[in-house]
Amino acid sequence: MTTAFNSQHDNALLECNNLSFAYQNQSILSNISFAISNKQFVGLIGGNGAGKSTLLRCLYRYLSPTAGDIYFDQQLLGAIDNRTLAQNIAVVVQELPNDFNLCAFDVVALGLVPYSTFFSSLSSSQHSQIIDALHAVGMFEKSRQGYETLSGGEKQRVLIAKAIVQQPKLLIMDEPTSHLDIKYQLEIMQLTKSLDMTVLASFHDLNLASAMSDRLLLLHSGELVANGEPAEVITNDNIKAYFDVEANVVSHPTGEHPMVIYDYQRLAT
Ligand SMILES: Nc1ncnc2c1ncn2[C@@H]1O[C@H](COP(=O)(O)OP(=O)(O)OP(=O)(O)O)[C@@H](O)[C@H]1O
Repeated sequence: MTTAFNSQHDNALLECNNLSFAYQNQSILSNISFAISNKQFVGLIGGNGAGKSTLLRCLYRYLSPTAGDIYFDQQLLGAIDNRTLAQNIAVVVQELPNDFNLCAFDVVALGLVPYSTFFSSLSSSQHSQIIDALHAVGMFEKSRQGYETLSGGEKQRVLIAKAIVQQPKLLIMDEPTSHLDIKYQLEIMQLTKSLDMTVLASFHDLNLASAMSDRLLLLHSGELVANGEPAEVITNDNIKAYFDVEANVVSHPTGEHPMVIYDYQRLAT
């Protein structure tokens, strides 16, 4: 394995080449290859157990792939030092380890200061940045509340505020809207899109994924079975084959992306 860039995609910020992952002998991801260009918003979709979280965990280096290479910003992911990685990749996941009993404000502050200097004082401009980000996600009122005591949706909004101040090159989100009511789903997604970052986010809501994403990756049983624009991936055949339901894909009334209308009476036959 070499740390030299061996890309097949010149302007890729993130690239996976033949990535596989297994727990003991149980294969979870097989031979996954794709590239994400700078500033793209990419949605990751697939049924329960398809491997979405596992793939994302490999990409933010929580798990090590069993085979294959991941390149971030033209460097082998495994060769990037922890501090550089933490500055460049932000992660919004359901559960964040909270060993320090942090309040919402502190968690957002972690986006600005390395952990080692966390307890030194923030400059007044850093303080303002944090307050602005908490306002942007509607969490200013709860900024002194313990992170662990926040609701699932509130935690997700705080982690997005952290990403806003951190300004990473890549934002990885695992089901970022799963705990959000519809207003916050739309607000947080619009906010995320306005950040001018490269985003890779997993979704269960195919209509939200379709509306937000420039491109979609569709996983099924640990394999990447489709990779393209929403109209190429959200098709009647793919919904039936990979989600096991009957649906009719139409064009959203705005005409800009496909929309799935489910047949609530029938599973796929
Ligand atoms: N620690 C583990 N040991 C063994 N198998 C695991 C472990 N963690 C996850 N798996 C298995 O890996 C597969 C992929 O899980 P993963 O969480 O990546 O799927 P997912 O697409 O994110 O699913 P969901 O939509 O249900 O959240 C599942 O079959 C799961 O049971």
